[in-house]
Amino acid sequence: MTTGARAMQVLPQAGHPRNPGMTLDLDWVAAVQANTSAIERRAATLPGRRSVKKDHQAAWLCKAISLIDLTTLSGDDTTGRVQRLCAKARAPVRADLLDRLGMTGLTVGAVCVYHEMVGPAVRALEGSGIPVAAVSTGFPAGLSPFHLRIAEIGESVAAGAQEIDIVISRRHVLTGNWQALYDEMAEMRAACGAAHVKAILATGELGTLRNVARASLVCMMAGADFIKTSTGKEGVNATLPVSLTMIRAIRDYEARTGFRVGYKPAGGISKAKDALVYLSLMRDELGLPWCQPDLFRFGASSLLGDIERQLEHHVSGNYSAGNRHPMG
Ligand SMILES: O=C[C@H](O)COP(=O)(O)O
Repeated sequence: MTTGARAMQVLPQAGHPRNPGMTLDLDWVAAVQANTSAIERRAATLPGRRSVKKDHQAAWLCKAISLIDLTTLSGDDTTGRVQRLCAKARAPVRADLLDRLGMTGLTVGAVCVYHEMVGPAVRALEGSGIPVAAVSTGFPAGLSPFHLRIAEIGESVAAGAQEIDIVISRRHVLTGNWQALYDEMAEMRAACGAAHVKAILATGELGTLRNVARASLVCMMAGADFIKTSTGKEGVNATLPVSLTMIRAIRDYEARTGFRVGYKPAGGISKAKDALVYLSLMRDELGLPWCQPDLFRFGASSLLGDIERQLEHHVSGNYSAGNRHPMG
């Protein structure tokens, strides 16, 4: 069986056709604006609007777990750490807690690693149905020679990665070179083959929300399956104003083309209450289809531990120490 065929079988079944992309429409790109003060005002109201409580809250927290790309992206990653992370991905919540919640079969959405760790992660997750996502294309800066960035995608797919998180060249956005961004993204998408591609915009380095909106649109036009905020390594990572901007770009793209693109906020999302805010934002702006793993992921290394802690509080009334919920 080829890697591509295996990827098609294992990926969560999408209830929608994959975004094929379209010809670059520079008039549409130029027409895109972002009203920063209105977006910031709306974003500021979101944390206060969270209303799910008790059993509903526990159910939404379990939903959030199923949407996590459980991530380790450290220079000191080892096979052992990745194996422990994969064990956590298979069984993200202690069995006694799950029993008391009446939940079975809960896993995270994917495990996200550097290329060198793709093989160990694929082996550790065998039979689980959990895909491995590889960060690629000279992550996090994306400044290695272009042919090497393309080759890196091919190697990660050959090693068994079913999802590829690429980084865009920020300079193409900062100089308004939309053709270059489109061409780069289209070539990366082609290199991914059957593996799904998440385009990391590194929004903390794009200067303005208008640039974020335009870069989102160009990446979707070039065939991105997901758009993702950040590598987790920028000074500013996922924020609510950036999320509103990207989510509305996804909504406009679907309205104009009929194709659904997924969203992945990443970097600095570490609290259960933040996860609930993101989910209510997705539900309000895009609807329930965007609360499923084929259209939404959290890129997070430590969110799961806090969610597990909150679930323990839900069933026992007590908070345990964070170190009782180790990740790797
Ligand atoms: O893509 C995922 C991010 O690198 C994770 O960031 P985090 O460690 O701040 O959760």
